[in-house]
Amino acid sequence: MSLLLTGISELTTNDPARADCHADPGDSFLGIVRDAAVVVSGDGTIEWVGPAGRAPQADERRDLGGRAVIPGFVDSHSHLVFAGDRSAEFAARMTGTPYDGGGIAVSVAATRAASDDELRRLVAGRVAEMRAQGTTTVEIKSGYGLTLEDELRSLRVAREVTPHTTFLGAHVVPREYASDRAAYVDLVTGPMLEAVVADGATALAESIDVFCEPHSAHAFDGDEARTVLEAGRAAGLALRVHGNQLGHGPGVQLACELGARSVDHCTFLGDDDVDALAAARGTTVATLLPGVEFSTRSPYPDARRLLDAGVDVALASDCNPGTCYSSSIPFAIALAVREMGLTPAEALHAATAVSARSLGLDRRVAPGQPAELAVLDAPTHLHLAYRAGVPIVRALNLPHS
Ligand SMILES: N=CN[C@@H](CCC(=O)O)C(=O)O
Ligand SMILES: [Zn+2]
Repeated sequence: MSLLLTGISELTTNDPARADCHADPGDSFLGIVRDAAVVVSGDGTIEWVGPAGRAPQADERRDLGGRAVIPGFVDSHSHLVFAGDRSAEFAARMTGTPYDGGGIAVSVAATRAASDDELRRLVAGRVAEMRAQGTTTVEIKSGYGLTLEDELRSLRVAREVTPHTTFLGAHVVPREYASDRAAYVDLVTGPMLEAVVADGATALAESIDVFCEPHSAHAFDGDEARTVLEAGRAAGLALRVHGNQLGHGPGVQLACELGARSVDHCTFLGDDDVDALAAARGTTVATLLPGVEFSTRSPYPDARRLLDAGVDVALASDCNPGTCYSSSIPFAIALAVREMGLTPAEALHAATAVSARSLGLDRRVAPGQPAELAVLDAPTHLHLAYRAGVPIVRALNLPHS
């Protein structure tokens, strides 16, 4: 059964070739079609995209009443598998306590103590919360287990809701290894990694990540991070890095050198980091997570400087219990526009097309692509930032979803 979606005031396709003749040259990368229609097949694949006046017949028809439709958000950085509550840590930060990664141990203890069913319930609730705000694809990291068994079960729980899972055994050095960090790096790069990729095609993770942060006593320095990433790459995983979050450090350079798909945070960058990211365009995406700067009272990264240098810039939520317990991509977009110098069009592109690329995905609204769409109770994408805090966007539920 095919479905014709009509009444679309503005369709963002992320396909510049589709931009209609009235398109603003400043946002042609969004491939906007006004007064558009989309035909979706019964299996959830897009069959046709174009102006409503030229739409073909379909078995059913749904009128969206003059709303804007965008590609569903791709949240390429989240830590949804955790139990426990760290709201007091947030409150302390609001009155000046700095973030140093130490609170991760609190979530590790609560996550280890939770049952599989409890973790499943918590993750399902967080994914539903994301969908209700327009996110249709999510990457989920492990990293609050930090034992072989707890990392594996975190990845199994994540795998039940997304194929985009990331092994983050190298989140922090757990307390029981504090006096022997090398032994923990050996565990992550040896038995843990072997178990994660044990079944080849059905590996529990598609990527490996490391919190590379010399400014935190809990996280990993450049040499340790290189060891983790090289082991992950040898095991066939794509690479992701938490880098340059708390201060200048080696994370960005390492990610670019090793061909990581993404280096995330990028809050503190030197000219050499910006140059490396620009040179790595097409391979390594700089994923900015402004909810973290909001929730840790940190300076925002200079996204304008990155875009002007030619860097691929993505936006994601980093939903996690410590630095940002917000699953809202519209919130990240509003912050990026208000605080980081992105235009509303650049922010939408960053949270869809570019974040998709960092997961190896194509997120254009085009024939043959999955119909992962979101609808706005508004006529244009500008309202995403303009109506900050108002729940105007949700994933579009189609018969197959
Ligand atoms: N920086 C490392 N990891 C998370 C925070 C984890 C936590 O504090 O629980 C982040 O992306 O900010
Ligand atoms: Zn993170």
